[in-house]
Amino acid sequence: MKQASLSSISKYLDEEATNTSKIDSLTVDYDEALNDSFFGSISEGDEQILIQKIPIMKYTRIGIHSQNINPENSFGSSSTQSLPHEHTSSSLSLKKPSYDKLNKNSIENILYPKPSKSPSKENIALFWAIEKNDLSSVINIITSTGPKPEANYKWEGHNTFLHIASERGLLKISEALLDYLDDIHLNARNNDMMQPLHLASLKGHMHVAQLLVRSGADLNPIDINGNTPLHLSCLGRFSSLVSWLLSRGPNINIQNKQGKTAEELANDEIKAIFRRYIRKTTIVNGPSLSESQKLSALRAKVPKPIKVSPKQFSVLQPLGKGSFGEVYLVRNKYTGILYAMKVLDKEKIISKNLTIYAQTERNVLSQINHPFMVSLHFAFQSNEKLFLILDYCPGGDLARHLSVEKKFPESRAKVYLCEIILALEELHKRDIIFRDLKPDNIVLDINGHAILTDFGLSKEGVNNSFQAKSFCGSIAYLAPEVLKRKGHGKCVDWYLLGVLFYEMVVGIPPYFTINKNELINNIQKGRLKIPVCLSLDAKELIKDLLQRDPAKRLGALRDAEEVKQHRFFKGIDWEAVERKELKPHKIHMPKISDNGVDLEEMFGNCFSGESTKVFGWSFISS
Ligand SMILES: Nc1ncnc2c1ncn2[C@@H]1O[C@H](COP(=O)(O)OP(=O)(O)OP(=O)(O)O)[C@@H](O)[C@H]1O
Repeated sequence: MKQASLSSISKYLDEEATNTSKIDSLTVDYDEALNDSFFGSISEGDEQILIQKIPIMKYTRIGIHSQNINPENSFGSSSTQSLPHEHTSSSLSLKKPSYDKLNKNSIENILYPKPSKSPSKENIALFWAIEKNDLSSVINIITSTGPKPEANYKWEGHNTFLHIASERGLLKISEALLDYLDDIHLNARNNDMMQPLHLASLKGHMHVAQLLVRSGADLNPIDINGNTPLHLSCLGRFSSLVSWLLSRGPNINIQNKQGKTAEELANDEIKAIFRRYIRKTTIVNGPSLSESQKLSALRAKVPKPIKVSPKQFSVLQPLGKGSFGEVYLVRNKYTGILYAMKVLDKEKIISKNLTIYAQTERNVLSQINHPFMVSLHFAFQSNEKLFLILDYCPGGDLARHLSVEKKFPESRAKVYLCEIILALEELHKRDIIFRDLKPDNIVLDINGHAILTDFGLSKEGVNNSFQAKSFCGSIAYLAPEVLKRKGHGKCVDWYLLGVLFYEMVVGIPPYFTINKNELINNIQKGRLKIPVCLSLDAKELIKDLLQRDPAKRLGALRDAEEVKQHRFFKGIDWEAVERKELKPHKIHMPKISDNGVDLEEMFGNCFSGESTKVFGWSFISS
């Protein structure tokens, strides 16, 4: 190592590295500087801070060695302790934490395996792949059949790979680490007691923070200064992140070591977000709990397992069957909560190249939180199956109700239509076409409200393997433009809404005949027959929605807004619909058996690496 003047490099140092309170000297390793893995160091008093090159002549401090502390046991803080927007020079002087070492060591020893003395070749390779934000190398390294990197290896400052990726805001890499490193600790702590979520929040990396929380990261951990991720995002003035964290229901009363809650660290803009959040939760939850009530509620909380896996569920009964798998009623053994579990056959999905559909829809639904769309809570996989754990809708699907009741009165159908229109509106806003609207994909919740359930596997070309029995039923739900195979847009959903409405009030789909070719011909050219007994507005709505030319169809110009303004819906308060205030038809709830079979017994245990892993599948909603 040679001494170099700081000025020779300072122009390349990034904000963090330059914001040191006192830099005594700079040491540069010129050999390393020749290649990409350049390390230099600067001295700050008795501490030596490592500086690392990040893409193209920028340098950042990645950690700190106190010269008289054994690096293995080093309690120096990492660069991540610096708080954006808190740039007093002293805030960046990296103080040694004051908490009891013994205590922390004992906690670490219980929770995490001791880090190996020196990093293995695989650990180093993974470190550099992450540093270079090289996703394909990361995936190669962690999926290699040879020796694997240690998922929770602790680098300088006790930062794990996930800490590093989270701090840098590397979304895809963080996702890959979570997906492929089975025993990864989402809530690992570094020397500052910071978890990856702290670091993502500190740096305002919203998507990484969302990924971590959705993958099961604790929402309220405190770091060495008593700060939660919410405190850190308030300090950083990251208003969207604060807003999002608040939507997950964190504990906003936690005080840091200076006795400040997150809100007290916020600026005016963020304080306003807190006020809106508090108003909303007070309305939803009623008067707030006393401190002691809050504490006992917190204590009573079931501890959240680190990873959700088949182990936690028992299968109670089948609920339905789709083209690619079955849906079962399952119970989470820890919480007692009932869910619908969709099991997809990996081999079928992979062999038909449908993984991308499954994943895209999983990603979309993992972000959607809508009153009339089923929510995805967890996704995991075993060697043979992909599992989606969804809201359980005990009212059954509309196809089953129609097969028993034949048809519904217009008033009952209207409630379902209003609710489905709002669900489609939400999907269209996100540029998603549902394409598979049919009675089988609409389930009823405990109060009888209509909920869309399907993950879009039945997209064009996917559903060619119709079983003979359901063949015509499925064809009846094909729009003319889909049959022509000349491409289709959002309007296809409005056509299918017309088919659904027709079937609900007439008892069979429009143009229906049991002859497949005749049915296809009818959809394209046949005369639309509407029973005279329907109301004028209903007949009008059917005609407008079943318009063959998508450009002339209701909804073609202004999408859902146009459909909502149709005369049939006159007097509907759409905000009340969204608040689930329409009175749906009452449903008899099924009896649920108490006896279940362990999910693992039925479908095999967690993914063991013996088959193809579907990347990016795992998901935990908070
Ligand atoms: N969340 C749920 N709650 C209760 N029952 C459900 C739920 N989701 C699905 N079902 C039942 O399972 C059946 C099949 O589900 P789903 O339509 O999602 O499967 P699928 O494989 O996507 O089918 P396809 O692709 O053929 O439409 C539904 O018709 C319904 O009866």
